[in-house]
Amino acid sequence: MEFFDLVGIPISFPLLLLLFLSSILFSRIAEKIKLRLPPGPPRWPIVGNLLQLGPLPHRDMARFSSAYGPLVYLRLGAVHAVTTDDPGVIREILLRQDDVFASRPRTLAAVRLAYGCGDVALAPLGPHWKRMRRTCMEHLLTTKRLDSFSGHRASEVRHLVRDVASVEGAVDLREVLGGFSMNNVTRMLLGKRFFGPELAGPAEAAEFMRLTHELFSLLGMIYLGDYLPLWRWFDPFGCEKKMREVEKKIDEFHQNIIDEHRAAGNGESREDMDFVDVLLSLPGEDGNEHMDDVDIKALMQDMIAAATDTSSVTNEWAMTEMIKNPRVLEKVQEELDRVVGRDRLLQEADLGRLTYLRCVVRETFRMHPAGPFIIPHESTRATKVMGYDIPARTRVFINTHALGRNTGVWGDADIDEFQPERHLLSAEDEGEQQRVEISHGPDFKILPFSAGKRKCPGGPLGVVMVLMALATLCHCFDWSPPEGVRREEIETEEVYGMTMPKAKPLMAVARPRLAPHLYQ
Ligand code: HEM
Repeated sequence: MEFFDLVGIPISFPLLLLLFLSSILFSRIAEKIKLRLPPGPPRWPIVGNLLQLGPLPHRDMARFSSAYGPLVYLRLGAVHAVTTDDPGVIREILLRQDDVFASRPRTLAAVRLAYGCGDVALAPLGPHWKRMRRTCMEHLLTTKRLDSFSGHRASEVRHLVRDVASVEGAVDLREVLGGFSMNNVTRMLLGKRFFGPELAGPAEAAEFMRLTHELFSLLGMIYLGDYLPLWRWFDPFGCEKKMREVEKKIDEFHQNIIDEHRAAGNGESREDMDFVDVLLSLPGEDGNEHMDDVDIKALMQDMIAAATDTSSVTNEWAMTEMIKNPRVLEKVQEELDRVVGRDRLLQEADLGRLTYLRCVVRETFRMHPAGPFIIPHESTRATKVMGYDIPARTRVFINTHALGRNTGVWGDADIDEFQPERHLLSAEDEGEQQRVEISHGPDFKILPFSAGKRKCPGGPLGVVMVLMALATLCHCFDWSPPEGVRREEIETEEVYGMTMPKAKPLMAVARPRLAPHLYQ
């Protein structure tokens, strides 16, 4: 006996299909009559525009922006979405309507892998996010605390120089730059280095790195289950299973670190506290003596995820462009020789005077922003942008990759060329030649750390880590492609994810250019 016979409705499959399709049609007509949505590509029933997004969705969305204008509407399955690569629209969303757009979507990866969206970066707007962000700003990322780690950063610079100098043949720059960022972060966060000699233990380091990469890849993925609820019933590629496995392992890892810190008796206020010590010493909510372990783990995870890949991916792209463009590398080296000289290593105090290198970093962010989109925002209520209706809970994809290649912003002659001088000129125009700022300016032409309520709270530290690594590598070494590879053959294809690394790791040959004692 059939189900419909049971309920007494004589119904056939074609009739069911007809009813289903007409309900979609009616709902779309009703939506159109009610709302004046921004223009966008035609969409399919049920899946909307999902099938028009390939492995590099930022490039697909850039094409939509060129075809349909500065604000594009997309329907991703059941979800309203907009995308933009236009400075005016971005300013409207991130500054003028910051209150409306400062939330985050509750994606499955964020729920599973960020403690139920209980961290800072993926938490929806609300009192929990506010409290966690305040903890970050007032206790972890303060100028005073970050200054207290400058000794660690100087020691990591010396390790970096020795690690590169010890390689015979081509250096895997992804590996050394990844180790530099990770060690800086783990020293600050956990009080130990993971890579290089005198490390935390090779097995622990390898496991930590593997887990971190899995976390990034799952968080960056466009998971169809977030857009098509039916997909979750089948989960054909086992994504949710993978998320649960990674969630469990990462949680164990964080818990071990907390337990180790507790067992060591840390938690008392001291000058040389690492971030975990600081978090263990803070009072909890509602009069609790200590902060909840889940909140501590969520914050630890954010610091690792937000700080490591962003800076190492940026550094690898900057080195790629400098090795492809020897003219730029020479100008950076001339500046370093002038500011630092050739008989000592660079110090943090030198960074403010490296005007040309700062332009190199800005240009790197223009062409290769750390992530292709800033972390997706979500509207908390219905609003209007450029006269168009934006429904509540619309997902916002700000396409920083396309912003840097927007010919309306940068002119169309040379957007694919790496030209740091373009930032020098604009700084001169504004009479600020002394110091080139790496964050966004009032023109919103680049957006490395975003803007408004959700802007990156670690921007100043990120800039220091990027400049220190690049300045050191360029000051201490001359760089060329591996034997048999011409500069123009170094590929610049990217991979999509939460961050946007080069598809293949950068390999290059380093030749010391300073006095031998500086490499010991
Ligand atoms: C080159 C290095 C870095 C880059 C390019 C970068 C970029 C970004 C961007 C684009 C966002 C998204 C902002 C938005 O959604 O509007 C973000 C958020 C965030 N970043 Fe960074 N970041 C870097 C380094 C760091 C560091 C060193 C830390 C901390 C140690 C950090 C902590 C965070 C946190 C906690 C958020 C989430 C903020 C929120 O949602 O309220 N970042 N970052």
